Amino acid sequence: MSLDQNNIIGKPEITAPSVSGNKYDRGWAVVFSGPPLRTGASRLSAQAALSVGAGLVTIMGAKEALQEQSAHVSAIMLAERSDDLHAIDSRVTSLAIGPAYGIGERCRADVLVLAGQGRLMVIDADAITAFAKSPATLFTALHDQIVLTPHDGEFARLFPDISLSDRLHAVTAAAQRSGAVILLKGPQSVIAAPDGRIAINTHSSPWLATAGSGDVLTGIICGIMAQGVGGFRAACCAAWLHGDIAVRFGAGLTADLMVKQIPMTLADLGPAEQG
Ligand SMILES: NC(=O)C1=CN([C@@H]2O[C@H](COP(=O)(O)OP(=O)(O)OC[C@H]3O[C@@H](n4cnc5c(N)ncnc54)[C@H](OP(=O)(O)O)[C@@H]3O)[C@@H](O)[C@H]2O)[C@@H](O)CC1
Ligand SMILES: Nc1ncnc2c1ncn2[C@@H]1O[C@H](COP(=O)(O)OP(=O)(O)O)[C@@H](O)[C@H]1O
Repeated sequence: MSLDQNNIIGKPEITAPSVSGNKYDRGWAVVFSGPPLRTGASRLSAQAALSVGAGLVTIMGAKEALQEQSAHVSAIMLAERSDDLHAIDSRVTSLAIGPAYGIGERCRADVLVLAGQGRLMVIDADAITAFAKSPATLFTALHDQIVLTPHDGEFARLFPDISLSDRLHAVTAAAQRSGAVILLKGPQSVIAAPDGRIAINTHSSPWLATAGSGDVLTGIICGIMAQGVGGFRAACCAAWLHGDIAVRFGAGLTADLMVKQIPMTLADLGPAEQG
């Protein structure tokens, strides 16, 4: 990934899998499922994480939700969640929680336990909204390898006093306050890290504004992170790739189709560096 003098994100480079590597060397992403009848959003994230190159992807959730998930996925693994999320396999390299997860106490408790594990992680959608009344509680658990991906409404729930009239300033302030990377979604998404780095993605298209699009973005970030890329860089690369899908596809794009386009977008990035 490169940034020009205006901090605009350029085409990312990809790293090819190591010749002698196995799937674990490509990283393992875990995506948390929503409850029955709300499983589609996490499935989009998981499918995107796998397509963008994570070696393994597991959807973790309650048994009833997994029964629904199992009717739709094959390459993605399913694992019933235990009450103790500390027990997640130590080989898991990235986590994603939030898409259609539900916004109750369970969500808050799960996010806090997962964030405390120090892994690369994406917090999106309901996992942001769940902290609307207690953002400080969330911020105490965050670190700089966690990426939060709010749209404007979600941003206002966590940072009600930060005006979005200057989006660069708003995202910088939010990253510093929260201690996490903030990717503020929009026609030109803005990404800031707590250490002051900032980037803007202009490689985009309004065809991205379709239900589930943000869930796909979450999965792309998580899948890039799974391969060992840090939070800020993973967020920047993912924003560009997500935009590239829509720039290429144009009219008729849906979130399901975005996942199917990921291999084409990756193939056109040019020769991969050997991992
Ligand atoms: N396939 C599936 O299963 C899918 C499941 N999904 C899941 O649904 C859940 C709800 O997600 P959500 O984003 O639809 O609603 P939510 O954040 O609760 O509130 C929306 C309100 O916020 C405001 N608002 C302000 N700016 C905004 C903006 N830029 N974009 C959007 N809203 C903006 C605006 O309010 P207003 O400002 O108009 O008062 C608006 O009415 C979440 O878990 C998600 O993962 C979806 O991903 C779709 C596919
Ligand atoms: N007008 C637009 N032009 C370009 N991208 C957009 C536009 N509107 C929304 N997007 C992108 O579409 C995605 C929408 O995500 P989100 O609001 O989380 O939707 P959902 O909850 O349905 O997944 C984000 O990546 C955002 O940057």
